[in-house]
Amino acid sequence: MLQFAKRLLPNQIKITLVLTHKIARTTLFSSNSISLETISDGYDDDDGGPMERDIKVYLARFKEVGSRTLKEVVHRMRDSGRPVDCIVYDSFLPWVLEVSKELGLLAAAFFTQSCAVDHIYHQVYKGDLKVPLSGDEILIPGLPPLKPEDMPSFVYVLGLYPSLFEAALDQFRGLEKADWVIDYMAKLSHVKAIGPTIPSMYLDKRLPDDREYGLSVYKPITGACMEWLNERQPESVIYVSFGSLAELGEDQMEELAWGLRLSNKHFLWVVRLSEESKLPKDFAQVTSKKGLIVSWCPQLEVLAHEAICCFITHSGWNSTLEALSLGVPMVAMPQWTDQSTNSKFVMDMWKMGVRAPVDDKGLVSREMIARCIREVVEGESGQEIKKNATKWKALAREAMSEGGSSEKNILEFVSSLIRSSNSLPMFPKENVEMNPN
Ligand SMILES: O=c1ccn([C@@H]2O[C@H](COP(=O)(O)OP(=O)(O)O[C@H]3O[C@H](CO)[C@@H](O)[C@H](O)[C@H]3O)[C@@H](O)[C@H]2O)c(=O)[nH]1
Repeated sequence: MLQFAKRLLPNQIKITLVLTHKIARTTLFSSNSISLETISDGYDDDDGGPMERDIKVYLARFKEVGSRTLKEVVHRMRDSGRPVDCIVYDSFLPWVLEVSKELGLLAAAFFTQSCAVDHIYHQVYKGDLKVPLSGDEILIPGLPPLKPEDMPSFVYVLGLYPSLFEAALDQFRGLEKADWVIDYMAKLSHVKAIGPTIPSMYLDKRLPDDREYGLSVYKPITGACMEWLNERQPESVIYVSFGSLAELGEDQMEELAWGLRLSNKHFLWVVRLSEESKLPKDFAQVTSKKGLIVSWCPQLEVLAHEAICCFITHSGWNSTLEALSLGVPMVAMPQWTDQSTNSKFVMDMWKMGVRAPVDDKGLVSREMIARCIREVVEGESGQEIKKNATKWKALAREAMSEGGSSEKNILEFVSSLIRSSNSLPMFPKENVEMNPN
């Protein structure tokens, strides 16, 4: 979202990022050009994250308190001479659309997951895809044939997270009232594909100084990681991260640890502080010559480093887009939600990695991890995967560059936003010229 916002700034569009009080307090956000406002989710002083609470109760309270405090923010901004024209909202919070329309504002839904995943949820929402799934092969128009385990986990393991599944489907509720939908799904009439949303420095380099997102959930251990990587040979290090949410079981953690050791390659492994106790005893010491384990790293900088040859990932959408944009081959170890579908695309559509298969206990064994690493970085398969990764890197750059599909969509969004906001009854304003660059 922030990357999209940065692309609007050169067109004289002013941006305010709205976070909950709690997220604003716990993440590191910094920007000279984007202002910050905060709203309440109803749990401002609560230390437990939403996942630790009943999700359904959390989402209902967020909607109730969030709607009220968001309206207050919009009114406050108007009273202080910063009237709002349009709210670009995370599609997982469909109540923001209702708030926007009540306030007479334009609204754009921002979808944070992949086109394929959104398309699958949309099929379920419309009733065209029935759950529970039946058969071994699922055929959905516009997508390759999918096995049940290629589907988002909420669709093929029913009943595990019913409230999150409902939230995924709710993204489409009332969507016809939105003025735009920002996503990769060009098939729905007003959808605009604007990705890959990673800092310009790694793509078209046209936004000056845009090297990082400007927001981080944890503090990265930058110096130690980069110094360690600088001492490694080109294309010799496996980077391992499971993003900001996934929690591996202790047995999976153990298999992963010894799988890395078995591969005999250097590795940089992000183990969040909350996961650290699951590492096998003494593992860090035993492998200190081969590996570096950190609690968080500057992932983009790491993926762009010449020492990295492979990324073992949970296939979160941001990590997947980052690896694709930087041409890094992947070993996918999806955990839940959209990650299984992202892994399918990594392996079978883009052919820039493999999905590590699980055994009958649901674990990826240490031998399998070592085998997948070999397949991705060595021999003919490794060369083929690297060639494809390089191709996708070039295509990502092309989309964001001048004349590319995403840049065209962003400019179209800007000009239609300016046209529509000039005709809004609530907040009359002067005409603004669009920056032709
Ligand atoms: O040490 C680290 C590890 C990660 N990251 C960053 O953290 C983000 C992780 O995002 P993502 O790969 O999407 O994973 P999650 O944080 O797990 O994201 C959640 O949200 C995504 C978007 O909806 C979904 O695709 C995922 O399945 C869901 O788990 C990326 O930008 C990484 O660059 C760092 O900066 N440093």
